[in-house]
Amino acid sequence: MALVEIRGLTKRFKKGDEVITPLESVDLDIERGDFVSLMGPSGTGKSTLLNVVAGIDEPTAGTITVDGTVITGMAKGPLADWRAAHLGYIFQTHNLIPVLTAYENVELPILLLPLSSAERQKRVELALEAVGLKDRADHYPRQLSGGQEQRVGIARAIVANPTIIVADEPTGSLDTATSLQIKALLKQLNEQLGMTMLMVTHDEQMALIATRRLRLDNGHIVDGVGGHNGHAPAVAAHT
Ligand SMILES: Nc1ncnc2c1ncn2[C@@H]1O[C@H](COP(=O)(O)OP(=O)(O)OP(=O)(O)O)[C@@H](O)[C@H]1O
Repeated sequence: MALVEIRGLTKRFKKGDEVITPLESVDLDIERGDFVSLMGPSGTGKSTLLNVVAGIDEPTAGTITVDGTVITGMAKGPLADWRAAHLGYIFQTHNLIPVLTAYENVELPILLLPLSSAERQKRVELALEAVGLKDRADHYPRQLSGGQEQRVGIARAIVANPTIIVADEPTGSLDTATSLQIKALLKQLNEQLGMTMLMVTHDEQMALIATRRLRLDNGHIVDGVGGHNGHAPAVAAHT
């Protein structure tokens, strides 16, 4: 069984009289340790797919199973608990809380988890270390560069040691040099810490760090490049 199994995923939106179906019966498997990039024209439903996988948006039809747990149709409370323990989200803009330090921003998502304060401290320190910012723990977002802020956002996404990390254009608002650093960091998290990732990007160069490259067009995943963990060639559909 794949780590993430998406079956018959359909998402429909109504805009006045118009019905938009960005996702139409999408099937996809993501294996543990995969780094999947998702590209495609603007407005095709990439963010919608990410948000449904993240349990933020409800699909119109279909199921998503993550590590054996069916998250579609879950009640709000249990779904929030599931997200806190299993899902890391990297946003295009870091969304840090300005009045909290880097340390406190990273700690925020695990305050919901049943951890001792010593364990919590250990996890925050490890996450800040993984993104190379242990020495900036006491800095506020305004005292950090754009790239450092995004690193804190990444530390926040990995602090719970989630089952899967989703990233929506993680370098979309960074300059070229900073994008390269974030690109290297994400690759390292996948290769060295084995983190499973699903990343939406418009940047071909960014997509190249993925072990599996997919495109979304007209409601369907139309092609795949690479294979699970970079091995055998794979198509986008479930295998
Ligand atoms: N909450 C919503 N209500 C109505 N329509 C929506 C909603 N969210 C998304 N859409 C529509 O669904 C379609 C897909 O949107 P989505 O943001 O997923 O595309 P995208 O591929 O991520 O685009 P981009 O590359 O520009 O970020 C768009 O036509 C969008 O307008």
